[in-house]
Amino acid sequence: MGHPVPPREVRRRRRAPADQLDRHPLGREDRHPMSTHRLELLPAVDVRDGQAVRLVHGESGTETSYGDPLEAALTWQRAGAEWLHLVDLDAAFGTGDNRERIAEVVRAMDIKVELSGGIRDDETLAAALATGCTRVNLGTAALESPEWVAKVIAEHGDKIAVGLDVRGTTLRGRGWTRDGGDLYETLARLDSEGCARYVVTDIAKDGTLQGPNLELLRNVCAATDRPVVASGGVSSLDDLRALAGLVPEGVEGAIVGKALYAKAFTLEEALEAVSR
Ligand SMILES: O=C(O)c1ccccc1N[C@@H]1O[C@H](COP(=O)(O)O)[C@@H](O)[C@H]1O
Repeated sequence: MGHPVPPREVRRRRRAPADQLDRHPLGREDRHPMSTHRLELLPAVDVRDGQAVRLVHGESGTETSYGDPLEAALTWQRAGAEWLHLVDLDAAFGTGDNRERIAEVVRAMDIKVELSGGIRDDETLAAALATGCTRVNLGTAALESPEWVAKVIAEHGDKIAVGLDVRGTTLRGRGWTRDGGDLYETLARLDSEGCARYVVTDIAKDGTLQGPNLELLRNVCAATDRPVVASGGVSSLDDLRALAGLVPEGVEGAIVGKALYAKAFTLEEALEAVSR
């Protein structure tokens, strides 16, 4: 099946950076300052009902439980993780929250934490930042409250990332249950507002161990000069090597969930695979 064609304006902008990179006054590597770096890995801990869980396609009711989220996070930290991707799934779905557990996990971490789920207004943002996390990841708010998101990007800079959770090229919010507009139009708006980075999830791949959507990631990287964290589908060390191959295009990191919990490989093996 063919992929939806992005609007003409987006196609023009997506081609231009790739064509012009070698002529860019700063050169290819300064445009993507991380491009000489190795791929960052962010093991995921998603919390629902106080438990670490993995979902399939992000669908409520598909949970497999992996026990205590603090234990999971400490396991990834002990294995050498530099980042933790921590999600309050109840807050994302609107079925409550796991604030205390989440704050406990962040407090216990010596590593950087990217925190997401239910951060949609001043109160939830303040609570998230008060945990001491390194940055937050906004999903629904970027679709439903664009003015508020522009304001917090201006106030907090690179402590704010935006999660672009997509089916095809349509963004999804509210626990990935509602359409929220076009990926490339939203990306252009957020770029113009100074958004520091994007976490791009292909919902069709998430939790499926089917491999990441490399084409989507390439297209997003061509449409923005901001770093992209890839999410969804990682199943093997080869998938991680393929994502590492996209670092020069702007992929900065990869979130790894199900593959680690299903023991497809260890985090130590994953870190080793992307270190060369
Ligand atoms: O991570 C998931 O599996 C997931 C599944 C369903 C909904 C959200 C999910 N994850 C994270 O939640 C934020 C969005 O939360 P919100 O819309 O800002 O409340 C998204 O960035 C994902 O990281």
